[in-house]
Amino acid sequence: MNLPEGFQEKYRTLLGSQSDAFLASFNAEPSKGFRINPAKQRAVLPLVDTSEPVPYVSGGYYGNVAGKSIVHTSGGVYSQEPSAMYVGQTVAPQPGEMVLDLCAAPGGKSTHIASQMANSGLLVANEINSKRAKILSENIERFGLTNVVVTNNAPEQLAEKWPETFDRILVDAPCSGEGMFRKDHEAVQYWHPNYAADCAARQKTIVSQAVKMLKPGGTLIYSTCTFAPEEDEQIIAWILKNYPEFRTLPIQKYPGMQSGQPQWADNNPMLNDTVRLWPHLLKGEGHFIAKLIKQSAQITTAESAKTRKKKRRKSVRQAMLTKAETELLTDFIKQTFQTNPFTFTQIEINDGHVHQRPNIQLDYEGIRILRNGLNLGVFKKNRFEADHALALALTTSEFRQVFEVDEQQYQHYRHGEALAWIKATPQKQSKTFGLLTYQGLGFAIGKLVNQQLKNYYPKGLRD
Ligand SMILES: C[S@@+](CC[C@H](N)C(=O)[O-])C[C@H]1O[C@@H](n2cnc3c(N)ncnc32)[C@H](O)[C@@H]1O
Repeated sequence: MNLPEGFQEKYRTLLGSQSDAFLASFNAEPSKGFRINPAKQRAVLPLVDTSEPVPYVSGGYYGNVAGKSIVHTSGGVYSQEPSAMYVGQTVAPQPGEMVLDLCAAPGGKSTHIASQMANSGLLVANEINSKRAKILSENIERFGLTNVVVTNNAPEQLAEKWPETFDRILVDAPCSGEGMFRKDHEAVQYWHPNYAADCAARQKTIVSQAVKMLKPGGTLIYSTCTFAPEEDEQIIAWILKNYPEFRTLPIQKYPGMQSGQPQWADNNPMLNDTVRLWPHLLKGEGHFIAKLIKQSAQITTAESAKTRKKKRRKSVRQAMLTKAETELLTDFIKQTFQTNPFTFTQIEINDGHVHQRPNIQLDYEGIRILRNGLNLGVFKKNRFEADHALALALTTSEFRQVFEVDEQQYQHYRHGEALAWIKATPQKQSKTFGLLTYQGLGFAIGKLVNQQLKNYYPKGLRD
Protein backbone atom coordinates (compact mmCIF):
# COMPACT_ATOMS: atom_id res chain seq x y z
CA MET A 1 0.00 0.00 0.00
CA ASN A 2 1.19 3.51 -0.82
CA LEU A 3 1.36 5.38 2.48
CA PRO A 4 1.98 9.14 2.50
CA GLU A 5 5.60 10.08 3.28
CA GLY A 6 4.46 12.31 6.15
CA PHE A 7 2.52 9.43 7.70
CA GLN A 8 5.51 7.09 7.51
CA GLU A 9 7.84 9.69 9.02
CA LYS A 10 5.44 10.44 11.85
CA TYR A 11 5.18 6.80 12.94
CA ARG A 12 8.90 6.10 12.41
CA THR A 13 9.54 8.84 14.97
CA LEU A 14 6.82 7.69 17.38
CA LEU A 15 7.39 3.94 17.16
CA GLY A 16 11.17 3.73 16.69
CA SER A 17 12.25 0.08 16.48
CA GLN A 18 8.64 -1.11 16.08
CA SER A 19 7.99 1.08 13.06
CA ASP A 20 9.22 -1.41 10.41
CA ALA A 21 6.80 -4.07 11.64
CA PHE A 22 4.05 -1.46 11.93
CA LEU A 23 4.52 -0.13 8.38
CA ALA A 24 4.87 -3.64 6.96
CA SER A 25 1.50 -4.59 8.49
CA PHE A 26 -0.23 -2.31 5.94
CA ASN A 27 0.66 -4.80 3.21
CA ALA A 28 -1.03 -7.70 4.99
CA GLU A 29 -4.66 -8.68 4.43
CA PRO A 30 -7.16 -6.95 6.75
CA SER A 31 -8.61 -9.13 9.49
CA LYS A 32 -12.23 -10.17 9.25
CA GLY A 33 -14.56 -11.29 11.96
CA PHE A 34 -18.15 -11.78 13.03
CA ARG A 35 -20.02 -11.64 16.29
CA ILE A 36 -22.82 -14.07 17.07
CA ASN A 37 -26.10 -12.62 18.31
CA PRO A 38 -26.54 -14.27 21.73
CA ALA A 39 -30.32 -14.31 21.27
CA LYS A 40 -29.95 -16.53 18.15
CA GLN A 41 -26.85 -18.43 19.13
CA ARG A 42 -28.38 -21.92 19.25
CA ALA A 43 -29.59 -21.84 15.64
CA VAL A 44 -26.50 -19.99 14.34
CA LEU A 45 -23.71 -22.09 15.88
CA PRO A 46 -24.13 -25.14 13.59
CA LEU A 47 -24.08 -22.86 10.52
CA VAL A 48 -20.85 -20.89 11.06
CA ASP A 49 -17.17 -21.71 11.44
CA THR A 50 -16.28 -21.13 15.08
CA SER A 51 -12.86 -22.76 14.94
CA GLU A 52 -11.07 -19.48 15.65
CA PRO A 53 -12.59 -17.47 18.51
CA VAL A 54 -11.47 -13.89 19.13
CA PRO A 55 -9.81 -14.34 22.54
CA TYR A 56 -11.03 -11.09 24.05
CA VAL A 57 -14.69 -11.02 22.95
CA SER A 58 -17.32 -13.53 23.95
CA GLY A 59 -19.22 -14.59 20.84
CA GLY A 60 -16.59 -13.08 18.52
CA TYR A 61 -14.86 -15.17 15.81
CA TYR A 62 -12.32 -14.61 13.05
CA GLY A 63 -13.72 -15.30 9.58
CA ASN A 64 -16.09 -14.03 6.96
CA VAL A 65 -19.87 -14.36 6.74
CA ALA A 66 -21.59 -13.56 3.44
CA GLY A 67 -24.08 -10.67 3.56
CA LYS A 68 -26.73 -12.72 1.76
CA SER A 69 -26.41 -15.78 3.97
CA ILE A 70 -29.25 -16.70 6.30
CA VAL A 71 -27.09 -16.19 9.40
CA HIS A 72 -26.65 -12.58 8.32
CA THR A 73 -30.14 -11.71 7.04
CA SER A 74 -31.77 -13.27 10.11
CA GLY A 75 -29.62 -11.14 12.41
CA GLY A 76 -27.73 -14.17 13.65
CA VAL A 77 -24.37 -12.46 13.20
CA TYR A 78 -22.86 -9.01 12.76
CA SER A 79 -19.74 -8.81 10.60
CA GLN A 80 -17.20 -6.71 12.47
CA GLU A 81 -13.44 -6.61 12.37
CA PRO A 82 -12.01 -8.16 15.57
CA SER A 83 -10.36 -5.08 17.15
CA ALA A 84 -13.61 -3.10 16.87
CA MET A 85 -15.34 -5.81 18.91
CA TYR A 86 -13.24 -4.88 21.92
CA VAL A 87 -15.04 -1.53 22.14
CA GLY A 88 -18.47 -3.05 22.83
CA GLN A 89 -16.85 -5.52 25.21
CA THR A 90 -15.25 -2.60 27.10
CA VAL A 91 -18.56 -0.71 27.32
CA ALA A 92 -19.84 -3.73 29.32
CA PRO A 93 -23.37 -2.39 29.89
CA GLN A 94 -25.43 -3.86 32.69
CA PRO A 95 -29.03 -4.94 32.10
CA GLY A 96 -31.45 -2.19 33.10
CA GLU A 97 -29.03 0.67 32.48
CA MET A 98 -29.56 3.74 30.30
CA VAL A 99 -26.88 3.80 27.63
CA LEU A 100 -26.13 6.25 24.82
CA ASP A 101 -24.11 5.40 21.73
CA LEU A 102 -23.54 8.92 20.44
CA CYS A 103 -21.88 8.18 17.07
CA ALA A 104 -23.56 4.90 16.29
CA ALA A 105 -23.84 4.18 12.53
CA PRO A 106 -23.69 1.65 11.01
CA GLY A 107 -24.31 -0.08 14.33
CA GLY A 108 -21.41 -2.42 15.08
CA LYS A 109 -21.02 -1.22 18.64
CA SER A 110 -24.75 -0.57 19.21
CA THR A 111 -25.74 -4.13 18.28
CA HIS A 112 -22.98 -5.42 20.55
CA ILE A 113 -23.98 -3.17 23.47
CA ALA A 114 -27.69 -3.98 23.19
CA SER A 115 -26.97 -7.73 22.93
CA GLN A 116 -25.28 -7.53 26.30
CA MET A 117 -28.31 -5.75 27.81
CA ALA A 118 -30.63 -8.64 26.91
CA ASN A 119 -33.44 -6.28 25.85
CA SER A 120 -33.66 -4.61 29.26
CA GLY A 121 -32.91 -0.97 30.06
CA LEU A 122 -32.54 1.47 27.20
CA LEU A 123 -29.98 2.07 24.48
CA VAL A 124 -30.23 5.32 22.54
CA ALA A 125 -28.31 4.77 19.31
CA ASN A 126 -27.72 8.15 17.73
CA GLU A 127 -26.25 9.08 14.37
CA ILE A 128 -25.88 12.62 13.04
CA ASN A 129 -25.87 11.67 9.33
CA SER A 130 -29.39 10.83 8.16
CA LYS A 131 -28.37 8.32 5.47
CA ARG A 132 -26.15 6.50 7.92
CA ALA A 133 -28.85 6.67 10.60
CA LYS A 134 -31.18 4.72 8.28
CA ILE A 135 -28.60 1.95 7.91
CA LEU A 136 -28.12 1.96 11.68
CA SER A 137 -31.86 1.54 12.15
CA GLU A 138 -31.92 -1.40 9.72
CA ASN A 139 -29.10 -3.11 11.58
CA ILE A 140 -30.86 -2.61 14.92
CA GLU A 141 -33.94 -4.21 13.37
CA ARG A 142 -31.94 -7.05 11.83
CA PHE A 143 -30.48 -7.88 15.24
CA GLY A 144 -34.01 -8.20 16.67
CA LEU A 145 -33.43 -5.60 19.38
CA THR A 146 -36.44 -4.18 21.20
CA ASN A 147 -34.91 -1.85 23.81
CA VAL A 148 -33.24 0.53 21.36
CA VAL A 149 -34.30 3.99 20.22
CA VAL A 150 -32.56 5.17 17.04
CA THR A 151 -32.18 8.93 16.81
CA ASN A 152 -30.73 11.23 14.16
CA ASN A 153 -29.47 14.36 15.91
CA ALA A 154 -26.38 16.41 16.58
CA PRO A 155 -24.81 15.76 20.00
CA GLU A 156 -25.64 19.36 21.04
CA GLN A 157 -29.37 18.74 20.50
CA LEU A 158 -29.30 15.63 22.67
CA ALA A 159 -27.27 17.30 25.41
CA GLU A 160 -29.78 20.15 25.59
CA LYS A 161 -32.53 17.62 26.08
CA TRP A 162 -30.95 14.99 28.31
CA PRO A 163 -28.56 16.42 30.93
CA GLU A 164 -27.12 13.87 33.40
CA THR A 165 -29.30 11.11 31.96
CA PHE A 166 -27.12 8.14 31.02
CA ASP A 167 -25.24 5.52 33.05
CA ARG A 168 -22.91 4.86 30.13
CA ILE A 169 -22.02 6.78 27.01
CA LEU A 170 -19.94 5.54 24.12
CA VAL A 171 -18.23 8.10 21.88
CA ASP A 172 -16.91 6.02 18.99
CA ALA A 173 -15.61 9.18 17.43
CA PRO A 174 -15.37 10.15 13.77
CA CYS A 175 -11.61 10.11 13.24
CA SER A 176 -8.84 10.10 10.66
CA GLY A 177 -9.33 6.33 10.32
CA GLU A 178 -5.66 5.39 10.01
CA GLY A 179 -6.43 2.05 11.62
CA MET A 180 -8.77 1.22 8.73
CA PHE A 181 -6.35 2.02 5.86
CA ARG A 182 -5.97 -1.71 5.11
CA LYS A 183 -9.74 -2.17 4.87
CA ASP A 184 -10.47 1.06 3.07
CA HIS A 185 -7.66 2.12 0.73
CA GLU A 186 -9.50 5.33 -0.21
CA ALA A 187 -9.23 6.61 3.37
CA VAL A 188 -5.47 7.04 2.80
CA GLN A 189 -6.17 9.84 0.32
CA TYR A 190 -7.69 12.05 3.02
CA TRP A 191 -4.54 11.96 5.13
CA HIS A 192 -2.58 15.19 5.48
CA PRO A 193 -0.27 16.38 8.27
CA ASN A 194 -3.00 18.44 9.96
CA TYR A 195 -5.83 15.96 9.50
CA ALA A 196 -5.48 14.47 12.99
CA ALA A 197 -5.59 17.95 14.57
CA ASP A 198 -8.74 18.81 12.56
CA CYS A 199 -10.40 15.58 13.72
CA ALA A 200 -9.31 16.26 17.33
CA ALA A 201 -11.13 19.60 17.33
CA ARG A 202 -14.36 17.86 16.30
CA GLN A 203 -13.80 15.08 18.84
CA LYS A 204 -13.50 17.63 21.65
CA THR A 205 -16.82 19.19 20.62
CA ILE A 206 -18.53 15.79 20.66
CA VAL A 207 -16.97 14.73 23.98
CA SER A 208 -17.95 18.02 25.65
CA GLN A 209 -21.59 17.20 24.87
CA ALA A 210 -21.26 13.60 26.04
CA VAL A 211 -19.85 14.82 29.37
CA LYS A 212 -23.05 16.82 29.99
CA MET A 213 -25.30 13.82 29.39
CA LEU A 214 -23.51 11.46 31.75
CA LYS A 215 -24.93 10.88 35.23
CA PRO A 216 -22.54 11.42 38.13
CA GLY A 217 -20.96 8.02 38.68
CA GLY A 218 -21.53 7.21 35.00
CA THR A 219 -18.97 5.77 32.59
CA LEU A 220 -17.67 7.34 29.38
CA ILE A 221 -16.04 5.12 26.79
CA TYR A 222 -14.08 6.89 24.08
CA SER A 223 -12.72 5.05 21.06
CA THR A 224 -11.21 5.70 17.65
CA CYS A 225 -9.88 3.60 14.80
CA THR A 226 -6.78 5.73 14.37
CA PHE A 227 -3.20 5.67 15.59
CA ALA A 228 -2.86 9.46 15.83
CA PRO A 229 -2.02 10.50 19.44
CA GLU A 230 -3.79 13.84 18.78
CA GLU A 231 -7.08 11.91 18.57
CA ASP A 232 -6.28 9.30 21.21
CA GLU A 233 -4.13 9.98 24.29
CA GLN A 234 -4.28 13.74 23.76
CA ILE A 235 -8.10 13.73 23.81
CA ILE A 236 -8.14 11.77 27.07
CA ALA A 237 -5.49 14.10 28.55
CA TRP A 238 -7.71 17.02 27.50
CA ILE A 239 -10.76 15.46 29.21
CA LEU A 240 -8.82 14.83 32.42
CA LYS A 241 -7.52 18.39 32.43
CA ASN A 242 -10.76 20.17 31.57
CA TYR A 243 -13.17 17.96 33.50
CA PRO A 244 -11.43 17.17 36.79
CA GLU A 245 -14.38 15.05 37.94
CA PHE A 246 -13.23 12.37 35.47
CA ARG A 247 -10.63 9.71 36.04
CA THR A 248 -9.67 6.74 33.90
CA LEU A 249 -10.61 3.14 34.59
CA PRO A 250 -8.17 0.38 33.64
CA ILE A 251 -9.02 -1.71 30.59
CA GLN A 252 -7.85 -5.32 30.55
CA LYS A 253 -4.95 -5.86 28.14
CA TYR A 254 -4.94 -9.19 26.32
CA PRO A 255 -1.82 -10.48 24.55
CA GLY A 256 -0.99 -8.13 21.66
CA MET A 257 -2.68 -5.11 23.25
CA GLN A 258 -0.61 -2.21 24.61
CA SER A 259 -1.26 0.56 27.09
CA GLY A 260 -1.82 4.05 25.75
CA GLN A 261 1.34 6.14 25.74
CA PRO A 262 1.37 8.99 28.33
CA GLN A 263 4.47 10.48 26.67
CA TRP A 264 2.45 11.06 23.47
CA ALA A 265 0.29 13.49 25.46
CA ASP A 266 1.07 15.29 28.73
CA ASN A 267 2.64 12.36 30.60
CA ASN A 268 -0.47 11.88 32.74
CA PRO A 269 0.06 8.36 34.18
CA MET A 270 -3.70 7.71 34.00
CA LEU A 271 -3.21 7.28 30.24
CA ASN A 272 -1.65 3.90 31.00
CA ASP A 273 -5.20 2.69 31.70
CA THR A 274 -6.19 3.21 28.05
CA VAL A 275 -5.56 0.55 25.42
CA ARG A 276 -4.10 0.46 21.92
CA LEU A 277 -4.66 -2.36 19.47
CA TRP A 278 -1.96 -2.43 16.80
CA PRO A 279 -2.19 -4.45 13.57
CA HIS A 280 1.45 -5.57 13.83
CA LEU A 281 0.90 -6.97 17.34
CA LEU A 282 -2.45 -8.73 17.03
CA LYS A 283 -4.85 -10.09 14.43
CA GLY A 284 -7.04 -7.05 13.91
CA GLU A 285 -7.04 -3.45 12.71
CA GLY A 286 -5.91 -0.36 14.64
CA HIS A 287 -7.98 0.86 17.58
CA PHE A 288 -7.72 3.00 20.69
CA ILE A 289 -10.08 2.72 23.68
CA ALA A 290 -10.36 4.66 26.94
CA LYS A 291 -12.79 4.24 29.80
CA LEU A 292 -13.48 7.05 32.27
CA ILE A 293 -15.72 7.51 35.27
CA LYS A 294 -17.45 10.76 36.16
CA GLN A 295 -16.99 11.11 39.89
CA SER A 296 -19.15 14.10 40.78
CA ALA A 297 -21.94 16.26 39.36
CA GLN A 298 -20.98 18.18 36.24
CA ILE A 299 -23.68 20.82 36.42
CA THR A 300 -24.37 22.94 39.50
CA THR A 301 -27.07 22.00 41.98
CA ALA A 302 -29.14 25.01 40.96
CA GLU A 303 -28.97 23.94 37.33
CA SER A 304 -29.89 20.36 38.21
CA ALA A 305 -32.96 21.49 40.11
CA LYS A 306 -34.02 23.61 37.13
CA THR A 307 -33.62 20.63 34.80
CA ARG A 308 -35.56 18.33 37.11
CA LYS A 309 -38.43 20.82 37.25
CA LYS A 310 -38.41 21.16 33.45
CA LYS A 311 -38.41 17.37 33.13
CA ARG A 312 -41.33 17.00 35.54
CA ARG A 313 -43.39 19.61 33.71
CA LYS A 314 -43.15 17.72 30.42
CA SER A 315 -45.96 15.23 30.22
CA VAL A 316 -45.31 12.09 28.22
CA ARG A 317 -46.95 12.44 24.84
CA GLN A 318 -48.25 9.03 23.99
CA ALA A 319 -50.71 8.48 21.17
CA MET A 320 -53.27 5.87 22.12
CA LEU A 321 -55.04 3.37 19.90
CA THR A 322 -58.75 3.86 19.23
CA LYS A 323 -61.18 1.12 20.25
CA ALA A 324 -61.41 -0.13 16.64
CA GLU A 325 -57.63 -0.18 16.29
CA THR A 326 -57.25 -2.05 19.58
CA GLU A 327 -59.70 -4.69 18.33
CA LEU A 328 -57.87 -5.11 15.01
CA LEU A 329 -54.53 -5.38 16.77
CA THR A 330 -55.88 -7.87 19.31
CA ASP A 331 -57.27 -10.05 16.49
CA PHE A 332 -53.93 -9.91 14.70
CA ILE A 333 -52.08 -10.96 17.88
CA LYS A 334 -54.50 -13.84 18.54
CA GLN A 335 -54.22 -15.14 14.97
CA THR A 336 -50.47 -14.77 14.67
CA PHE A 337 -48.95 -15.68 18.04
CA GLN A 338 -49.24 -18.56 20.50
CA THR A 339 -49.53 -16.06 23.36
CA ASN A 340 -49.40 -12.27 23.37
CA PRO A 341 -45.69 -11.35 23.20
CA PHE A 342 -46.32 -7.61 23.69
CA THR A 343 -46.79 -5.28 26.64
CA PHE A 344 -49.89 -3.25 25.83
CA THR A 345 -48.96 -0.40 28.17
CA GLN A 346 -45.87 0.22 26.00
CA ILE A 347 -47.72 0.14 22.69
CA GLU A 348 -47.95 3.47 20.87
CA ILE A 349 -49.22 4.59 17.49
CA ASN A 350 -47.71 7.18 15.22
CA ASP A 351 -49.37 7.95 11.86
CA GLY A 352 -50.96 4.49 11.77
CA HIS A 353 -47.65 2.79 12.57
CA VAL A 354 -47.69 0.81 15.79
CA HIS A 355 -44.64 0.16 17.94
CA GLN A 356 -43.83 -1.14 21.39
CA ARG A 357 -41.52 1.40 23.02
CA PRO A 358 -38.80 0.31 25.44
CA ASN A 359 -39.99 0.31 29.07
CA ILE A 360 -37.71 3.22 30.00
CA GLN A 361 -39.00 6.41 28.46
CA LEU A 362 -37.27 9.69 27.72
CA ASP A 363 -38.65 13.02 26.60
CA TYR A 364 -38.31 12.91 22.81
CA GLU A 365 -39.94 16.23 21.94
CA GLY A 366 -37.88 17.85 19.17
CA ILE A 367 -35.78 14.70 18.69
CA ARG A 368 -35.72 12.97 15.30
CA ILE A 369 -36.59 9.34 15.98
CA LEU A 370 -36.15 6.64 13.35
CA ARG A 371 -37.08 3.68 15.54
CA ASN A 372 -38.57 3.53 19.01
CA GLY A 373 -38.36 -0.04 20.25
CA LEU A 374 -40.10 -2.75 18.24
CA ASN A 375 -42.20 -1.97 15.16
CA LEU A 376 -45.34 -4.12 15.19
CA GLY A 377 -46.98 -3.03 11.97
CA VAL A 378 -49.32 -0.57 10.33
CA PHE A 379 -53.08 -0.09 10.04
CA LYS A 380 -54.22 -0.14 6.42
CA LYS A 381 -57.91 0.52 5.85
CA ASN A 382 -59.58 -2.25 7.85
CA ARG A 383 -56.63 -4.48 8.43
CA PHE A 384 -53.38 -4.64 10.30
CA GLU A 385 -50.20 -5.42 8.37
CA ALA A 386 -47.32 -7.01 10.30
CA ASP A 387 -43.89 -5.39 10.29
CA HIS A 388 -40.75 -7.17 9.10
CA ALA A 389 -39.15 -6.42 12.50
CA LEU A 390 -41.36 -9.08 14.13
CA ALA A 391 -39.63 -11.82 12.14
CA LEU A 392 -36.30 -10.80 13.60
CA ALA A 393 -37.26 -9.95 17.18
CA LEU A 394 -39.51 -12.90 18.03
CA THR A 395 -38.65 -16.58 18.23
CA THR A 396 -40.10 -19.33 16.05
CA SER A 397 -41.96 -20.80 19.04
CA GLU A 398 -43.92 -17.56 19.47
CA PHE A 399 -45.57 -17.78 16.04
CA ARG A 400 -48.58 -19.96 15.30
CA GLN A 401 -47.48 -20.57 11.73
CA VAL A 402 -43.87 -21.19 10.72
CA PHE A 403 -43.00 -21.78 7.07
CA GLU A 404 -39.60 -23.45 6.74
CA VAL A 405 -38.36 -22.79 3.18
CA ASP A 406 -35.54 -24.32 1.14
CA GLU A 407 -32.50 -22.52 -0.31
CA GLN A 408 -34.24 -21.65 -3.59
CA GLN A 409 -37.37 -20.36 -1.87
CA TYR A 410 -35.18 -18.32 0.48
CA GLN A 411 -33.54 -16.65 -2.51
CA HIS A 412 -36.86 -16.09 -4.33
CA TYR A 413 -38.57 -14.58 -1.31
CA ARG A 414 -35.67 -12.21 -0.76
CA HIS A 415 -36.00 -11.11 -4.40
CA GLY A 416 -39.60 -10.11 -3.61
CA GLU A 417 -41.44 -13.08 -5.12
CA ALA A 418 -44.49 -14.83 -3.67
CA LEU A 419 -44.02 -18.57 -2.96
CA ALA A 420 -46.40 -21.35 -3.93
CA TRP A 421 -47.30 -23.07 -0.67
CA ILE A 422 -49.19 -26.30 -1.14
CA LYS A 423 -47.92 -27.85 2.09
CA ALA A 424 -50.73 -26.14 3.98
CA THR A 425 -52.38 -28.44 6.47
CA PRO A 426 -55.86 -27.82 7.92
CA GLN A 427 -54.40 -26.18 11.02
CA LYS A 428 -52.59 -23.66 8.81
CA GLN A 429 -54.99 -20.79 8.80
CA SER A 430 -55.39 -18.87 5.61
CA LYS A 431 -54.95 -15.09 5.42
CA THR A 432 -52.89 -14.87 8.59
CA PHE A 433 -49.31 -13.84 9.03
CA GLY A 434 -46.61 -16.35 9.78
CA LEU A 435 -42.84 -16.55 10.10
CA LEU A 436 -40.63 -17.71 7.23
CA THR A 437 -37.56 -19.59 8.38
CA TYR A 438 -34.63 -21.06 6.54
CA GLN A 439 -32.34 -23.49 8.35
CA GLY A 440 -34.39 -22.75 11.47
CA LEU A 441 -33.73 -19.01 11.44
CA GLY A 442 -36.57 -16.52 11.02
CA PHE A 443 -35.89 -14.03 8.25
CA ALA A 444 -39.25 -12.68 7.04
CA ILE A 445 -42.96 -12.30 7.60
CA GLY A 446 -45.37 -13.77 5.07
CA LYS A 447 -49.09 -14.20 4.64
CA LEU A 448 -50.65 -17.42 3.43
CA VAL A 449 -53.40 -16.63 0.91
CA ASN A 450 -54.86 -19.31 -1.41
CA GLN A 451 -51.84 -21.60 -1.16
CA GLN A 452 -49.46 -18.73 -1.79
CA LEU A 453 -47.12 -17.04 0.62
CA LYS A 454 -47.59 -13.38 -0.19
CA ASN A 455 -44.36 -11.43 -0.11
CA TYR A 456 -43.81 -8.89 2.65
CA TYR A 457 -40.03 -8.62 2.34
CA PRO A 458 -39.16 -4.89 2.61
CA LYS A 459 -38.36 -3.40 -0.80
CA GLY A 460 -35.21 -1.75 0.48
CA LEU A 461 -33.75 -5.11 1.56
CA ARG A 462 -34.54 -7.11 -1.59
CA ASP A 463 -31.82 -8.34 -3.92
C1 LIG B 1 -16.45 5.67 13.72
S1 LIG B 1 -17.99 6.02 13.10
C2 LIG B 1 -19.04 5.13 14.15
C3 LIG B 1 -19.04 3.65 13.95
C4 LIG B 1 -20.09 2.95 14.79
N1 LIG B 1 -19.93 3.26 16.18
C5 LIG B 1 -20.08 1.46 14.61
O1 LIG B 1 -19.53 0.73 15.41
O2 LIG B 1 -20.70 0.98 13.63
C6 LIG B 1 -18.28 7.66 13.59
C7 LIG B 1 -19.65 8.21 13.29
O3 LIG B 1 -19.70 9.57 13.77
C8 LIG B 1 -20.53 10.32 12.92
N2 LIG B 1 -20.21 11.77 13.04
C9 LIG B 1 -19.58 12.57 12.16
N3 LIG B 1 -19.52 13.83 12.62
C10 LIG B 1 -20.14 13.84 13.81
C11 LIG B 1 -20.42 14.85 14.77
N4 LIG B 1 -20.02 16.10 14.59
N5 LIG B 1 -21.10 14.50 15.87
C12 LIG B 1 -21.48 13.22 16.05
N6 LIG B 1 -21.24 12.23 15.19
C13 LIG B 1 -20.57 12.54 14.09
C14 LIG B 1 -20.23 9.76 11.54
O4 LIG B 1 -21.31 10.01 10.66
C15 LIG B 1 -20.01 8.27 11.82
O5 LIG B 1 -21.17 7.54 11.57
